[in-house]
Amino acid sequence: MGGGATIPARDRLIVALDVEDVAAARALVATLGDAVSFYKIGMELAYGGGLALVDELKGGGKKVFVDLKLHDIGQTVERATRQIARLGADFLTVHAFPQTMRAARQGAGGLRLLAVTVMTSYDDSDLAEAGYATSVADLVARRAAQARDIGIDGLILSPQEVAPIRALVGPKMTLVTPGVRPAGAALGDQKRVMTPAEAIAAGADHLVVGRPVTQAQDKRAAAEGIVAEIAGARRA
Ligand SMILES: O=c1ccn([C@@H]2O[C@H](COP(=O)(O)O)[C@@H](O)[C@H]2O)c(=O)[nH]1
Repeated sequence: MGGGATIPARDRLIVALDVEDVAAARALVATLGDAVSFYKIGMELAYGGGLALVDELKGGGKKVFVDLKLHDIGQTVERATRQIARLGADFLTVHAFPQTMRAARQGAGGLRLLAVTVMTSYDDSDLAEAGYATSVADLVARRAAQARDIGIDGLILSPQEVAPIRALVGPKMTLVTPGVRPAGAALGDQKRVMTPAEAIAAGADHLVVGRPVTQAQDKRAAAEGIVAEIAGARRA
């Protein structure tokens, strides 16, 4: 799952299980079948009891990414990370603040950590509104370099930053991009987006896709279409 060209196309797609409870998640996983090998459990499902699914999905041969975006005082982040590591997931997200990342590193053991740089629903004006006197591009780069130096395994960033950040952090960090929309799909609240083929061509390792699959009329066909687009993309 590192930053390499050897990952099968199917394993590059991570479907966000953004549903309200375990029953809905199980139904979605059953519908998608072998079209999807990698799932993300985020806040909505986790707060609906979904962390119990980590073990179940892993037992079914799937890879699992726990997207809780931890951010708290150091002791809390370290101890929460240690608890999540016991679940057996493949990845956990934490916000890319140095204190937070160092604490998570202490608690992670073998759990791989992804640092969330700047949410893909933000643009420069959102950062300005929040009091940051910097552009998205510069803040992503600053946080990516800090994550690399702290020993974080990978980054969450938009596909638009993948090429410059790959050049900055080198080949080892895993670059995971939400903000992915097949051509013509609704953007929803995402602001920094690319298509699956563009994201892969830029050098992304994994693409997180939620609504374009979970809200599609034919969910399995939507997932298969994205995997086919990934397979056909020319990697950087
Ligand atoms: O910067 C970020 C970090 C995480 N996400 C998560 O990815 C999915 C995207 O869902 P879509 O329906 O494809 O927009 C969702 O679970 C987010 O919590 C992100 O979008 N951006």
